[in-house]
Amino acid sequence: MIYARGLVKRFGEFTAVDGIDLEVAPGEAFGFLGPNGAGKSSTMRMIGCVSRPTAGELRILDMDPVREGPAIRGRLGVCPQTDNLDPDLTVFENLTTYARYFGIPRPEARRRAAELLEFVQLTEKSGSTVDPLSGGMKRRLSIARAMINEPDLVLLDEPTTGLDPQARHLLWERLFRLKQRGVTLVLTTHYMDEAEQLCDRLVVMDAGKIVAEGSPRHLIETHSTREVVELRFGDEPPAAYVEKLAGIGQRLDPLPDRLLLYSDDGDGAVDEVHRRGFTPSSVLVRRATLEDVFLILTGRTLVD
Ligand SMILES: Nc1ncnc2c1ncn2[C@@H]1O[C@H](COP(=O)(O)OP(=O)(O)OP(=O)(O)O)[C@@H](O)[C@H]1O
Repeated sequence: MIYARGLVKRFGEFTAVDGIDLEVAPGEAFGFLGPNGAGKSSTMRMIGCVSRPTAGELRILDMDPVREGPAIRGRLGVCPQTDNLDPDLTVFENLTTYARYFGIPRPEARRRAAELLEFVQLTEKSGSTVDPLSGGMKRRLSIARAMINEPDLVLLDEPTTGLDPQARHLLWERLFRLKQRGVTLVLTTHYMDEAEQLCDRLVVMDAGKIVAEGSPRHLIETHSTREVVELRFGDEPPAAYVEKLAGIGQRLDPLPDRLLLYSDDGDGAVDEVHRRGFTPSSVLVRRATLEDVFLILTGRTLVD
């Protein structure tokens, strides 16, 4: 579905995407995980044929985005980072009007619109205008709209940014269903739980480069320990404990508010902390996540 080699996007002197390689297979849910400014959207815009690569090779659906952009776009579904729904139209009309861009005959457009509204659980809002909808509803409508041309490949740029947890979970559930139907999904996110829940495979991006690639489980197994111990020491700076706790676990990463101790045996590591005579004000043993992978690879957190 997507093939890229040495893909570069520059804005003047600034390199936003710095020579990335990737391949996405049919039916995959593929993610770009990285903090703000990593180059995820710039990559998505090249894949969506709305931004021309500065250098490198890019093929989408086995076509050349520069020469065959319109043909590719006809087979893509795009859900942009900020909703650009038409506020003058109803929910239903937003779908049927969009269908016209693809030359879908009116009766077929109406049939698809009704089916998609059912799918995103917005049938009851069919006659409403867009403004009164919640953020989560607008996102679901954007996703329905992206599906109107029955695309082979769906691009979702930060599908749940700004939504409350409940709205996010509902959206994930719908995206998961799309994936089960065999739709190829490509999404960007800076939420590690989104990447873990939805993506079969992902690339971790930082400063325009891919710093790791694989399934969420593979990335965690390769770059992190199984468990992580989070220690807090009241008002004392976590960095003050790095030396004192040296040798417990495989590494210690001080964040502003806590110390992360990486160990396959979290409880054993906590016992050792106590044996050395330290009593943290709070202790949490949890499984490692993609956030840890990002921290280990870049020394920074995904979300500030
Ligand atoms: N049109 C542009 N002109 C100049 N610089 C740009 C342009 N678009 C993006 N950039 C810069 O390129 C870098 C990567 O931006 P991009 O939007 O691709 O990152 P991102 O990973 O998607 O982050 P975000 O989550 O904030 O969208 C940023 O430093 C951004 O300021």
